[in-house]
Amino acid sequence: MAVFTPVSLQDLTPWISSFSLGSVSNIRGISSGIENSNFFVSTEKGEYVLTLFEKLTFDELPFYLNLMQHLARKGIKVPAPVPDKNGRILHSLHGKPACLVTKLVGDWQPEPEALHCAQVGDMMAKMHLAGQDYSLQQPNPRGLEWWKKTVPLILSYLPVKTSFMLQDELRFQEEFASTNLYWKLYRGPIHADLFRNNVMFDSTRLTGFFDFYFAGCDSWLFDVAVAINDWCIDPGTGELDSVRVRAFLDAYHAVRPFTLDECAAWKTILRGAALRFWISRLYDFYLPRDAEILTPHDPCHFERILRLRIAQPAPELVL
Ligand SMILES: Nc1ncnc2c1ncn2[C@@H]1O[C@H](COP(=O)(O)OP(=O)(O)O)[C@@H](O)[C@H]1O
Ligand SMILES: N[C@@H](CCOP(=O)(O)O)C(=O)O
Repeated sequence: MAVFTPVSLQDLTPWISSFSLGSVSNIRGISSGIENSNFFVSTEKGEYVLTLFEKLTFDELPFYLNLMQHLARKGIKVPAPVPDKNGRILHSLHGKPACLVTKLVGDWQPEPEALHCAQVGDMMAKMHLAGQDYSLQQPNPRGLEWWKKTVPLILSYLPVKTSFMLQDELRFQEEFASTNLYWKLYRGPIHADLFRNNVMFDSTRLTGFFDFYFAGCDSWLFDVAVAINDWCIDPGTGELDSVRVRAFLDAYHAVRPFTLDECAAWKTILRGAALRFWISRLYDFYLPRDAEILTPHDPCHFERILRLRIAQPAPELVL
C-alpha cells in the first residue's frame, strides 16, 4: 500500500541540507509499507530511506532509533539512522517525526529455504548479544499486558468456542508469566516482528533486519519463536518444516547457546508467539483503525498455528 504523507523533491531539498549528504537528486515513495510513509532518497553520498512516522510519536521513537544505531555500531546488519550535522537522528518533516536510515540492498525472501533461515538465526543471536548493553528500556509493546488489554475488546466478535480457546490460552500464558521459569529466561531488546518481509537478502546473502517499530524488551526466546512461526512453516497449513527449523535453531545456538530453562519453556513460548499475532490480527480485522484502507492480515492463519503448537510436541530446541 501506501505513502500517507507525500514528500516532494522541493520539500526535501532544504530539509536534507541539515545533513552532510550533499544535494538530493531523487525521491521515490515506497508502496509496500503499511504503518509509515517510506521513501527511497538519492543523494550525492548514496541511497537512503526516509521514514515519516504516522503513528509513533517523538517521545516513543528514541527507543527504536537508538536501538538501531546501537546495533549498527556493533556490526549487526540493520539500517543505521543517519545523524544530521548536529548528531541528531530524530527529525520532523511535514509536522511528523521523521528519520533517514541507510538503505539495505536486496529484497525480502517470500519462500525461504534452510540457507536463509540459518542466516536469520545466526544474525538474531548476534543481535541479542549486541543488545545486552543497550541502555534504554521499554517493555514489548505487544506483550502480555497488551494481550490482556486487547482480548476483551475482540471476544464479542468471535464464535463462542473460539473465544473460549482465546481466553484459555491467555490464562495459560498469564500463569506461565508468573512462574520462576519465565523470569529466569534471558531477556533484552528484541525485534519482536521478524517475519520474512522484515529481512533483506541480496540473492542468498542476508543484508539486514529492518522495521524495528514493534521492538521492546522481552525474552530472547520469544523473538526466536516469532521468527520460527513465520520463517519455518508451510504458509498454507502453519506446519513446521523440520529442515528449516533445524537450520534456524542450530545457527542461533552456535552463537548464543540455548539454556535448559529455555528448553523447558520453548513449547509455551512458541504458543505465546502464535497467540500474539492471532490477537493483533483479530484486533486489526474487527477494529480497524480510522481511515484504514488496508487489507487486514488473515487472523485464522495464527489460530491454525496456535492449535498446531498446542497439539504437537515442540521441535527440540537443541539436538
Ligand atoms: N532500510 C531499508 N532499506 C531498504 N528498503 C527498506 C528499508 N526500510 C524499508 N524498506 C522498504 O520499505 C518497505 C516498507 O517498509 P516497512 O518498514 O515494512 O514499512 P511499514 O512499517 O510502513 O510497514 C519494505 O518492504 C522495504 O521494501
Ligand atoms: N508481522 C505482522 C504485522 C506487522 O506488519 P509489518 O508489515 O509492519 O511487519 C503480521 O504478520 O501480523
